[in-house]
Amino acid sequence: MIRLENITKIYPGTTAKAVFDLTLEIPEGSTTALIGPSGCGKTTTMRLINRLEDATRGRVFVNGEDVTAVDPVQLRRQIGYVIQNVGLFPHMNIADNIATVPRLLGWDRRKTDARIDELLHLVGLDPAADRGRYPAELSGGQRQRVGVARALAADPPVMLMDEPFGAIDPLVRGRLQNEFKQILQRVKKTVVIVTHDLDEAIKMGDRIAIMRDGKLCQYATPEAILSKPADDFVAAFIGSDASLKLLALTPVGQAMTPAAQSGYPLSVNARASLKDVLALMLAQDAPGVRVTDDQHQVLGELNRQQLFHYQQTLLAA
Ligand SMILES: Nc1ncnc2c1ncn2[C@@H]1O[C@H](COP(=O)(O)OP(=O)(O)OP(=O)(O)O)[C@@H](O)[C@H]1O
Repeated sequence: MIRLENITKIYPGTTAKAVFDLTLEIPEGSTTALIGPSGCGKTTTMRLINRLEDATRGRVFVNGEDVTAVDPVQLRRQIGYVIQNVGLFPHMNIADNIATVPRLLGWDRRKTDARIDELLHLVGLDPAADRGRYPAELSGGQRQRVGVARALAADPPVMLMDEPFGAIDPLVRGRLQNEFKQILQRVKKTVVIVTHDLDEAIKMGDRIAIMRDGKLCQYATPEAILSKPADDFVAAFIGSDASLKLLALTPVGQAMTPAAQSGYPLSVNARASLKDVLALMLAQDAPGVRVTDDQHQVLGELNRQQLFHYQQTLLAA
């Protein structure tokens, strides 16, 4: 668990408050996305957690310990850190890059090698082929995977990710987001991810913290932010397509009427989002869909009217 208590940060030589009286609690095992306009204090907030910055006022706790009471180097070994463009060591191959922290921790060679293979596998790289390659020989997306593997190497309970997908083209970014969301669910880390991209925050975050001028405007689930923005700023920030974003968050299995059979020929998987199902219904001019499981068994059905009605209930929730 990460807890920031009434944090204010004023950088030396300045008078402006980069972060002002921020209180935020990130439950263990959950992911929080920090989002807001440029300069609102996202990166500062993240760097206060691993003590790359110290707070001017207030306290930060990581797993119950005040971070100022822990040796910073010791603290950072418990916190994986992923930044844009990764910062891999160019003169080291992939295996050596991933092994940095395990070696600092004095792991023996066999344990380190096994961990490298396990992690390359986890992030979708091929241990046999990729171990010996150098960062310059990889694509941006592959480098980012290595960056995440390196951050996970010593199995830290906390992961900080600062715009981890910012430098990657949109298509690959979408795929990496999905993969990392699954990985993070599997490894059960407490994660803070800084992003400029609301869609990324919605996709990755169990909760979203929206900041403005160093202050926290709203801290809630993506559903709550989209359906009940706390003020005009948040409403403007999420924009006019909030209802479409809500549909994108909701699986059709949640909205369908359960049934053992369906007269609709068009079939969709229960995990498909309502946004995709709506697009499909419109494209195929279908009045409704049958909803099936992975074995193509019918679980229920949903027609257009029910979908729009469900959208209203999401907005009113
Ligand atoms: N080292 C520093 N010295 C002085 N001021 C700083 C320093 N780092 C950041 N700031 C200021 O603190 C404020 C918050 O910066 P921060 O980088 O946390 O914002 P951000 O929300 O992450 O921005 P961006 O989205 O552009 O990366 C800004 O006004 C910035 O200019």
